Amino acid sequence: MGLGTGTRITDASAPATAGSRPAMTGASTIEFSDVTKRYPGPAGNGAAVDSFSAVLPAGSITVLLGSSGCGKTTLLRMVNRMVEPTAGRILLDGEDVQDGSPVALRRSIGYVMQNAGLLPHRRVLDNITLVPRLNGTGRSAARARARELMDMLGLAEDLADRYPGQLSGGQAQRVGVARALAADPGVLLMDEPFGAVDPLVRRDLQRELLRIQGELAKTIIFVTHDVDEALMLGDEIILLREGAQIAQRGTGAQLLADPADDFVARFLGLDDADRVLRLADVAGGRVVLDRVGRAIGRIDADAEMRS
Ligand SMILES: Nc1ncnc2c1ncn2[C@@H]1O[C@H](COP(=O)(O)OP(=O)(O)OP(=O)(O)O)[C@@H](O)[C@H]1O
Repeated sequence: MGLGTGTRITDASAPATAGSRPAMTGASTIEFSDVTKRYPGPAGNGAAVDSFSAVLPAGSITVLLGSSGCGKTTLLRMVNRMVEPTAGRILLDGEDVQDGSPVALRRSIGYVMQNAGLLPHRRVLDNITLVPRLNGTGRSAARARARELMDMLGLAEDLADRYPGQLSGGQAQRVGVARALAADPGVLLMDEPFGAVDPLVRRDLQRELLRIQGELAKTIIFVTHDVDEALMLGDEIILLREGAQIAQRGTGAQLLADPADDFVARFLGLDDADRVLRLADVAGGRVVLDRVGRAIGRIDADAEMRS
């Protein structure tokens, strides 16, 4: 569909990243082909996911945005086979995720969930090294990499020996991200990972994620129902209705500038006098303004031209 990566609406206070995308480190293209999931239940229940198809480019962040119950988590969990589809196929670099064992698949894909999902009886460092160790990485190499990741995520060294219960919510989420990255997966699945932390910490975590992605260039699927988060993080946003029907797919700038219908406009808050987002041209690019004219994000001009 001719969309460039890197077209996200970036934090207005952050340095521009246009044209500075790094080489990919084994990131995979993800293809959903006519994927349907019907959970068992009373006949007549609609499908949680109904014939969803999309190709997600390697090395980019795709945000699945939509209201509660529209099928975001189900879509995400079918990638690592925590949920099995009723029909359709999901391909990673052309290979069907159904070929091979689900355990091996899960160890090759990073997964971050809302409450970090850390093992409570294992120290931080052991949580991070768990999957690499299961994959056969030696103890000292796994620990060295874990310390690198802690550093990358702004986690102080002395947190390594703490238990998850001794961490703040923001620290726990950082550990969750470090753990998901530890086995150097090509794909990172993030299910409302920053939903449970306060807005300031959430902003920090979003910035950290973009910075890390600038270095690692994973293929990330990021689930959220928060429009601002989607605009900030998504190279591309897929806005979903019930049954994971695609209401619109595009860069944040495209959705804001040209919403496909009333549902999209309402979801983005474009019809809401209390929460109007709009675009403005400024020297060096375009910014997204909130209702009081405060710049909440900047549109990557180079990437916009590529799109
Ligand atoms: N294990 C299950 N058994 C039966 N129905 C389920 C199951 N898991 C999810 N569903 C249903 O499937 C639909 C999609 O759920 P899903 O969790 O994928 O949505 P979501 O968009 O991630 O929602 P949220 O933002 O609230 O997490 C919902 O109607 C939900 O009730």
